[in-house]
Formats: sequence, structure tokens, C-alpha cells
Amino acid sequence: MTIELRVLDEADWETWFSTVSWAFGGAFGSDEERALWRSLTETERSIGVWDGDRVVGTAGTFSLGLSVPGGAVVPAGGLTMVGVAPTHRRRGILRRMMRQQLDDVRAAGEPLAVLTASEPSIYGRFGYGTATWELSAEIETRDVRLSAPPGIDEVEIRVADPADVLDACEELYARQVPLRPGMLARRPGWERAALWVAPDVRAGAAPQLCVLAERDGELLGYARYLTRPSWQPSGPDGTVQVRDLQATEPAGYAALLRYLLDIDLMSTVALARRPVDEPFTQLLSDVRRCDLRVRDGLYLRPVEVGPALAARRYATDVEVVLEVTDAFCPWNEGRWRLSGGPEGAVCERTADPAELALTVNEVGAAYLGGVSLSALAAAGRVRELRPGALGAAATAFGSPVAPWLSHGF
Ligand SMILES: CC(=O)SCCNC(=O)CCNC(=O)[C@H](O)C(C)(C)COP(=O)(O)OP(=O)(O)OC[C@H]1O[C@@H](n2cnc3c(N)ncnc32)[C@H](O)[C@@H]1OP(=O)(O)O
Repeated sequence: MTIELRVLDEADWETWFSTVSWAFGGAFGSDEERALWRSLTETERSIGVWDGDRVVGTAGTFSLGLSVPGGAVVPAGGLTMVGVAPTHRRRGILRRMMRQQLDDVRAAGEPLAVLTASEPSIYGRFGYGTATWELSAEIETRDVRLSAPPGIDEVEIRVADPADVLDACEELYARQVPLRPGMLARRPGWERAALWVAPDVRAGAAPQLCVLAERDGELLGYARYLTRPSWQPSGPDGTVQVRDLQATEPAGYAALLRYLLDIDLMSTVALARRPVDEPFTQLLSDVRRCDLRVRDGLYLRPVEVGPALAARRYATDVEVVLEVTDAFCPWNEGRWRLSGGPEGAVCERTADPAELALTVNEVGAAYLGGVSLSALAAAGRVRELRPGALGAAATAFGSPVAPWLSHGF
């Protein structure tokens, strides 16, 4: 039996995707979903692992642009559709695909690799760190009050078919990308993924709608949502499921939230995958009625440590020598001098004594400014070798807004 790893041929896509679906327990079954993923797959960046005429391993890479602190959009290889056939697990197929994929990302000149994980325990061994965290909430609407910020009553609310207002929403989304690290610049075609609602989410719900917040014809924000009615002996108990929410200013945000909280016959507003600094936590009278939960979001791996650290900006001036360990991509190993600040950064190899020691996983976790180097040090994952180096670097790496991956891939 020969296991062979090959670049995906367009003609093999259906067979290849059947293995993706199988590996994910039969998900992605509908024709509509297959068509969506087919249109987005970059076949020349996708890997199929073959055992004879069967595809037993799959991995794709998307050519993404990731917003980083300071507002630059940095090329990033987005790992996706990773699967190994249940018949072929735990024989090193994933490891082989990860080797190939990270070499490909490096050859493409992308300093970063990113992914969202089906299970958090898989990707640390390949150098990924958890770079963003996300909030979910189930707001019990009858038990909370909204503090309306000034200007909310000048905002007009309009509800539309999401497809009819897509261009305006995409334009607003694009303006948000440089303002928040972790957001993805949407490439052509990805707006279809933004509108996509999986069949299991659609079941029992009304069609997705888009609510727009406008003032004098200017779009201030939008939310896409579904309503899921439910009738209980005690009365109506429906849920509003918010799929996306973007706003450029507080009055627009609060007007959207007020609309969503006030929909008749609904008692819960459910939000998932939101930034951890989402404004509703500051606007509602009782956060304990919101069932807040935090979980891991985007995993990030610096593929080229020097260019990656030079691509972002820093909250304060920083001058630090990092000693980086990287078993899976050894070209990153060694000492790097980072000289950075709010205007830009340089990161080059140095023979100077190290001031902080960490693995590439910690560089990835801290990269977007959402995980503090101090918190990593408290967990024993960063070592301070020069007193004072940790506090200064932790402040410089921080981001004033929480990094957030706004949609999956
Ligand atoms: C970015 C994404 O697409 S995330 C989606 C990932 N895919 C899935 O979850 C689909 C279901 N699962 C699978 O298809 C497979 O089990 C995979 C892809 C997770 C693993 O594939 P395998 O070929 O079995 O992994 P492989 O044998 O190369 O193992 C590599 C290492 O990862 C570890 N590992 C593999 N799967 C898991 C897991 N689910 N949880 C924790 N560790 C794991 C192995 O123990 C091994 O560890 P080692 O480095 O200490 O030896």
C-alpha cells in the first residue's frame, strides 16, 4: 500500500470533498453547500492524500488577508478542510499534510498561517497559538434594559433581503477590517459565504433577514439574523439568532441591538462568535441574564517570524531580543531583535543576549494583541531573561480593541 500526497486536480474535487465530508462525520452534504465550497476551493493550494484510487486525506489553503495591529492587511495561508479518512487515522497523514502546507505557505511568501480548529488540542504541535477569543451570549430580552447612547433616536431602521443590500454591507465590512486585528479582508466570492446559512441552522427558522441602521441615508451598521419561533404553555418563547453584526458608531450599534431585543414573540437574542469586547456587555442592565461564554477563535502560526513581527505595529516603542524555539519550522529558531512602535517595526536576526524566551506558539498567541505576553509568562510559557523586558513587551504587543475573527473559513 502506497500513500501518496498530491496537489488536488480539479477533476478530483468531488471525490476529494466526499472525504472531507466523511471525515467531518457526514457534514457538508447538501448540493448547495458543495457548490459553495467548490467555488471557493483553491485547488492548486489543496492537497489530496491517495491510497490507490481512494482519497484518504485532505487539506486546503485559502489565500487570505488578515488585519493586524496598526491596520495592515497581511497575507496569510488559511488552513481549511483538513480531514483524514476514519480508516487511515493516527498514521501520520495529518503530520505529512502539515509539513507540505506550511512549506507551501512559506514558498508563497505569506508570513502567517491561520486556522479555526475542530478540536483545540490538534494544532499546537505544529506551532499554532490561540490568537483570538470569542464571546457567545444568550440574552434573556425580558430581563435586560438597554442604556441608549446619545443619537440613537436619529437612527432609522430598515429591514431587507440580505442579498439585496449585500454591496452596501460589504462596503461597510471592508471599512471595518483595518480597524480590528483578526478580521479577514473579504476576497471576491467570499460574500457568498457571508450569506450562507447551513441547513441545520435554517431548520425551523424563518429566512435570514438583514436589518440596516441608517442616518440621512448613510449606512451605520447592519445585522443579519434569523427568527426561530417557539410556542410554550407559558407563552411565546422564540429566539433571534444573530449571524453577523457590524456597526461603525455607537448609535448605529445600539439601534440595531434595540431592534433585535424588541422583536415581538422572541424572548432570547443569541449571538455567537462575537468579539470579547462586544459593546452589548456595556449597554445591557444585567450581564448575568446574557449567559456569556468565551471560547477559542483564530489559531495563528508565524511561518516567517521576522517578517511577521515586522508586519504589525506596536502600541508603544519596544526594543527586545526574543529567543524563539520552533521545532516544526526550524528556520524560525534563534534570536530576533524587534525594534517597533506605533509607526512601524523591524525584526532581524541578532547575536545579542536574549531578553525573552518563548516558542513560536506564544509568538502566534500574542501576535494580534489579544493574549498578553504577561499572561503567557504567568503560565510559564514565556521566560523573562532581562528584568523589565516582559512588562515593556507585553504593553507594546497589546491591542486597544480585542482581535476578532469575524467569519470562519
Ligand atoms: C483547520 C481544520 O480544518 S480543522 C479540522 C480537522 N479535522 C477534523 O477534525 C476531522 C476529523 N478528524 C480527522 O480527520 C483526523 O483525526 C485528524 C485530521 C484530526 C488527524 O489526522 P491523523 O492523520 O490521524 O493525524 P496524525 O496521525 O498525523 O497525528 C499527528 C499528531 O496529532 C495528534 N492528533 C491527531 N488527531 C488528534 C485529535 N483529534 N486530538 C488531539 N491530537 C490529535 C496525533 O496523536 C499525533 O500526535 P504526535 O505528534 O504526538 O504524534
